[in-house]
Amino acid sequence: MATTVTVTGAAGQIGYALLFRIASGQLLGPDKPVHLNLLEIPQGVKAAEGTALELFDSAFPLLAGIDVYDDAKQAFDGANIALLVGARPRTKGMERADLLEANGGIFKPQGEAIAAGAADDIKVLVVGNPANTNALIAASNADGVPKERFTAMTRLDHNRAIAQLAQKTGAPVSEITNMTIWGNHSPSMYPDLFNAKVKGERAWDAVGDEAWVADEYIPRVGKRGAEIIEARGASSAASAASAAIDHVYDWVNGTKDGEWVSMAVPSTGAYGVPEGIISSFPVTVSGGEYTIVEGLDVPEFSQQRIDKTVAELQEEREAVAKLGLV
Ligand SMILES: NC(=O)C1=CN([C@@H]2O[C@H](COP(=O)(O)OP(=O)(O)OC[C@H]3O[C@@H](n4cnc5c(N)ncnc54)[C@H](O)[C@@H]3O)[C@@H](O)[C@H]2O)C=CC1
Ligand SMILES: O=C([O-])CC(=O)C(=O)O
Repeated sequence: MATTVTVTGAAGQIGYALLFRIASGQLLGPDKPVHLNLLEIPQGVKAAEGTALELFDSAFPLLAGIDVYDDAKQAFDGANIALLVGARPRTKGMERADLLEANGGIFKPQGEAIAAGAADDIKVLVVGNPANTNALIAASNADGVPKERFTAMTRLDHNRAIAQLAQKTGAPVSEITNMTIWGNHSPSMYPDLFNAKVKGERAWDAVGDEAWVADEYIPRVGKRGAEIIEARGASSAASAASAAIDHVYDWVNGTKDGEWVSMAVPSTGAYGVPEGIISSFPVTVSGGEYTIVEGLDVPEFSQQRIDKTVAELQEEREAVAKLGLV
């Protein structure tokens, strides 16, 4: 039977890069048929229908069917995987609280729709920004769905952190392992070189340059989204889609022995991160379930930065709590 994958914001730029990769089998694996449910707002439906025609024209052997909706209840009905990409972007003059409120109007009803009709094994990835807090809003409004099924995407940050480190050390990307992004998908995120490895050696030692790590590497990874917007005139799309594929593929198929990946997941209280907020951690996956990797080395350099990004997440949680969204 086909796996039902619901994608919101299907007519957006990430949607366009993502859908063809899902339909070709890269989200779940080469032998798993998928049925796509595309959700858009009414103004986006026509363009989503156009994309559906192109998906049809691609004659993907694994694409079992496509439906386009402007109603969340219908789009999430029977969903096994939900990719929540559509979000309200920040526009001129909009304060952070306005942005959180506008997104509350999207992620609250979507959480309710997931609770109402998604399959029992539903797995949710929130990509739309502010991703961690949008995931918290959806999870908080999905009565009866286990909170740990709601995750947010920091895999793009994880991949960016690997690529920058590979460039600095001259090691191939495949020799960079055990990267972790801690905290929020925002410039406050912390890419951790104490636990990452370059050809099996601690990355911090392989680099051997604290000033570069503190003053160049961490800000570069944190602000890479803005750098892409500056260069492209639009935010990252294909790399974001690629990271969403990586996130879900690993969640479904598992991580390699000895390796972990970064996912923003509800905190269990690990590493002193307050329980319940959706924060990025190192996770391993087996049998379709992830586990936060515990007991890693967190020196003062890391702790200060983790505390800062986690404090930002707590502030966002307080802001949406005031709005009655969580
Ligand atoms: N977590 C991450 O690493 C990244 C997150 N993002 C975020 O992903 C989101 C999408 O980015 P793009 O595709 O470039 O934006 P986009 O503006 O091209 O597309 C967004 C689409 O979502 C649709 N949409 C809005 N509200 C909706 C709703 N309630 N239901 C269904 N669809 C809805 C819009 O009509 C639009 O077609 C943005 O919030 C962006 O900031 C982007 C890059 C990386
Ligand atoms: O910065 C943005 O607006 C898009 C984004 O989340 C990223 O590229 O990491």
